[in-house]
Amino acid sequence: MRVLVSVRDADEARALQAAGVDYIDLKEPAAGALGGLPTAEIVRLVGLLRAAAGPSRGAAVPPAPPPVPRISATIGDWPAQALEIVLAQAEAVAACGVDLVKIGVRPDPGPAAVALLEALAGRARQWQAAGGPGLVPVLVADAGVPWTVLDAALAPGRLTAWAALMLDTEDKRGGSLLQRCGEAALRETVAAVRSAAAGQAVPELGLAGALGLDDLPRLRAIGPAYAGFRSAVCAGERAGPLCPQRLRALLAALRPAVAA
Ligand SMILES: O=C[C@H](O)COP(=O)(O)O
Repeated sequence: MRVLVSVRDADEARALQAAGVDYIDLKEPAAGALGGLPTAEIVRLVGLLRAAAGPSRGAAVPPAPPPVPRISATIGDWPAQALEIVLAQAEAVAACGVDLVKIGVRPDPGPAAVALLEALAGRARQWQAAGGPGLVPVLVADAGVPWTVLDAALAPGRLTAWAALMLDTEDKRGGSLLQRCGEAALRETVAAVRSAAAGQAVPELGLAGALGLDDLPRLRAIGPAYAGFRSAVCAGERAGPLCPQRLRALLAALRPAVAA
């Protein structure tokens, strides 16, 4: 199980890169679950991370560069009906040089959520053809696994459009994803993604939503490709600064699973 951690600035991003986090997720946690950073800041952070991962110049014995993480960024929290805004924001973030663009899909109203997925699948295919970033629908699961939206995302015509899929929560104070969805439903979600992908490339499934260290044993049993965190690596509110000790504790607890 790989790990994604959300960060808002250069210090936090460098700390994740030095620690070898698999996915560095650029967002503004104070602006909501998928709060977006200004695009100029995303460009700056991507440049810093890529430069740090490249070969060092001028050193007789260059130190090993930090590993190259995958960089994702969010586009802000939007309702499913705001299709044109979502697509415009998605294009703006896609042009920032990130590997993955994460886009929230709220389950209500259902027809708007499905229409959004259809439009996103079209956009994702254009990006694939142009060698652009991967698109990651983030299905909002505050009220449990959104089965109708998940089925729509896994429909044969859409499945291969996605670089990955995520489940996440918007309201971080109402319990973790595990509490809201239940372990059995999350196992079913993992199985649904695998079975929909039979014979095709499987989009990676990531789980997030106020997950904590205590959730790791159950997460490992559920078996997503990766798990995402912000609240667990902050000493206080997730909108506050990242806490290096908490980051270290999370990674130490995850490493046996990463190595497995
Ligand atoms: O994308 C992952 C999220 O930023 C996780 O945040 P959270 O742990 O506060 O739910």
